Amino acid sequence: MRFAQLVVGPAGSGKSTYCSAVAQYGADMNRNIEVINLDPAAEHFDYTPLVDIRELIQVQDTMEDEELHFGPNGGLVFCIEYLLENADWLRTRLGEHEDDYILFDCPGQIELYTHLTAIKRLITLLQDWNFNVCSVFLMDVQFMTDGSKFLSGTMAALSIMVNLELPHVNILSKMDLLSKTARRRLERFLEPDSHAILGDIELNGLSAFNLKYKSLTESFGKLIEDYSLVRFIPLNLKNHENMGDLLITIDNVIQYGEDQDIKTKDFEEEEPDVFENLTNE
Ligand SMILES: Nc1nc2c(ncn2[C@@H]2O[C@H](COP(=O)(O)OP(=O)(O)OP(=O)(O)O)[C@@H](O)[C@H]2O)c(=O)[nH]1
Ligand SMILES: [Mg+2]
Repeated sequence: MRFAQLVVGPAGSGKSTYCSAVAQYGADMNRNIEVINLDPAAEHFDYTPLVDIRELIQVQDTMEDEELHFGPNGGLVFCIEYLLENADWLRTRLGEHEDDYILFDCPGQIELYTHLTAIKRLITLLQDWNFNVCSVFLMDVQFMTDGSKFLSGTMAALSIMVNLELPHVNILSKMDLLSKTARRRLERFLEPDSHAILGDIELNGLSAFNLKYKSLTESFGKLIEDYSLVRFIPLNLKNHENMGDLLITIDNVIQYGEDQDIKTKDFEEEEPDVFENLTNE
């Protein structure tokens, strides 16, 4: 079995920084976590990628090509399609090692995850190649600090969960940037509670739009609360304990380490009680 996190989220939500921090955290813990860059328009990231889509195709190529003549967004979708057509390239570059643990640093165009099929086809490929895949959705916490923003971020997360059909973890990134007051305010939303969210929306004054859609907003809030559909885990990359807890959560979701646990129990853990009982007989 191999393991993968598909790291997705809006532009600038901190995907590449997250990948780099998790790989570094892994290295500190003697765990080999590799990162693959799937963003054909990437200009900067801090990790050394195991595979880089830009070696296959770059967005610039599709924009400058006389026939294609794409803009940046169409170009990006084309690049991902091109990657899928050249799946053998990716497969060869990935190699095949038991227990691989790989983060896929994805592009920030949200439509790739909400309704286009390319990423879904990529997921199927990875599953065929023996990967246990989960999606990790990052949302910049600065866009989640009041009720209506939190609700819209939640709906974005929900739409991705439903579309990708993968085990899924939502993260609030950049927690280090929040003031104490903002953090306290956010805490009320973290346990899905439509009253806190709706109360906050009303507290901020109902605009004509909010007034018109108040009952729709209430229904969304209740839906999320009733079914506990979407939960966010706050993440401060600079906090080692926070990183460790998150990685344990994700490892559980993709069942990483389950075999290792069994092995440790079989071969390493001593069970003196049982043996003592035996010798006493
Ligand atoms: N303070 C703080 N800044 C962060 C954090 N994560 C990312 N940033 C900053 O946010 C900006 C965007 O981060 P990236 O990691 O490039 O975001 P991305 O989601 O990969 O962006 P795209 O690939 O363009 O979609 C950079 O300036 C980062 O330094 C964080 O945890 N804390
Ligand atoms: Mg990036």
